[in-house]
Amino acid sequence: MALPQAARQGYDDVVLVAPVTIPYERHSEQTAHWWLGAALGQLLAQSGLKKADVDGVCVSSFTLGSDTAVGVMQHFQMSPRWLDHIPMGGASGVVAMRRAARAVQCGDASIVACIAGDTNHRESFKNTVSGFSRFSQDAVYPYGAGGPNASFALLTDYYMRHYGATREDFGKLCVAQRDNALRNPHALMKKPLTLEQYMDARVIADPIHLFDCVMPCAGAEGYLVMRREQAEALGLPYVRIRSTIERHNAFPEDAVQHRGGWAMDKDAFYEHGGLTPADVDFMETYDDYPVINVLQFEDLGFCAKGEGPEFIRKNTFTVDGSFPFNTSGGQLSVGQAGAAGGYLGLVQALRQLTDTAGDTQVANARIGLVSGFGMINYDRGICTAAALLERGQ
Ligand SMILES: CC(=O)SCCNC(=O)CCNC(=O)[C@H](O)C(C)(C)COP(=O)(O)OP(=O)(O)OC[C@H]1O[C@@H](n2cnc3c(N)ncnc32)[C@H](O)[C@@H]1OP(=O)(O)O
Repeated sequence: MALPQAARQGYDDVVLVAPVTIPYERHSEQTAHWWLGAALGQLLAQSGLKKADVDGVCVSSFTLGSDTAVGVMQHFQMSPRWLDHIPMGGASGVVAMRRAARAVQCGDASIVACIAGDTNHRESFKNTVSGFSRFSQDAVYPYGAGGPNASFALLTDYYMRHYGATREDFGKLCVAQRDNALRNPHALMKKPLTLEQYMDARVIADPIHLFDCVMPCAGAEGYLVMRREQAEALGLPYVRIRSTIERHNAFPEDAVQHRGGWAMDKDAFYEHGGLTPADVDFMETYDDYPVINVLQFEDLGFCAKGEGPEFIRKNTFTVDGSFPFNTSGGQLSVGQAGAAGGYLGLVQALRQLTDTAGDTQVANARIGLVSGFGMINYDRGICTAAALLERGQ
């Protein structure tokens, strides 16, 4: 019998402010430290705070080499009283927020800078993949596994066979995201994408073709966590946290991944927030491949398992259409700046909920859902997370 769980507390008056993005570059000779430092600098500029005011820092990066968040603090000449390093890839944005929010709520820190950034030298991504984990080195590389594209080809193929999704369904999502990206000056992909171009693209790992894949790049994202009174004193628009979840290594018995940890936690997630999927005005998912978007629609309750293809056919997913989705263009059209890809959706949601999303602004957005998915251990993704966020004022 499962042990009883303590009731989860709300996040009270802990709020999120100052979404920042350091414009992405396809390749960069700068270090990850430089990208993270640029994000911190932008957070200070946007909030009017001094570096010494920030007494907590949370860092995510894949390309720090042998450094961790600890080494980064020496580079930044900071002495925070609270420090965390979240190595959870696509789930890092939401998980960092959860950790930082509790630290602020408990008084262990007053202002936490959550930053994620990665560089992209010519060989960076290859190096990250080659030493990724013990599991990959022992269990899949000896059999010739070639990295995430091959793993997600397996997941995509399984999903298509079992649930009747077509390439056109996935293409519709990628085309909609590109439409959204054309409104976002930070997106690296600046040309429109048609369904025909999507269908005709070169094969990467069948059934995955070029526009099903993210493009590795360099970049950084960040936001601040503080108390509401502090945000008000600084004159910063803020966002409230209604509910969050995280889960690791869910459903290990599934031979091929067709659901993520969100499915285990969905009911508690909405109950804790006092909300339902119908209350959500826009959704920002972790979109390393379009099939993962579909798992998030299903596992977070927007349609039943297997009804993802029908859900895609019914909606437009554009900023001003039905079910506004990945409104920045997502990683598929903005680029994947390593661990910053795990922050992209959260930072964009903060823009939406503080009316600073520019041309990507969703009209009357009040509640946003952000979901994360990280650490593809070469047969499946291990970490999942999600947050329900609400406009502050
Ligand atoms: C949990 C997770 O997030 S798992 C996912 C982790 N991330 C990944 O695995 C990265 C996936 N992406 C890739 O592996 C690569 O981008 C690939 C294999 C799809 C393409 O790589 P390559 O074939 O080496 O292409 P290359 O980098 O040489 O670029 C060639 C052209 O394609 C374009 N291109 C490269 N990748 C992409 C992409 N993913 N989408 C669209 N265009 C792309 C480039 O801009 C370039 O165009 P240009 O010549 O006009 O500048």
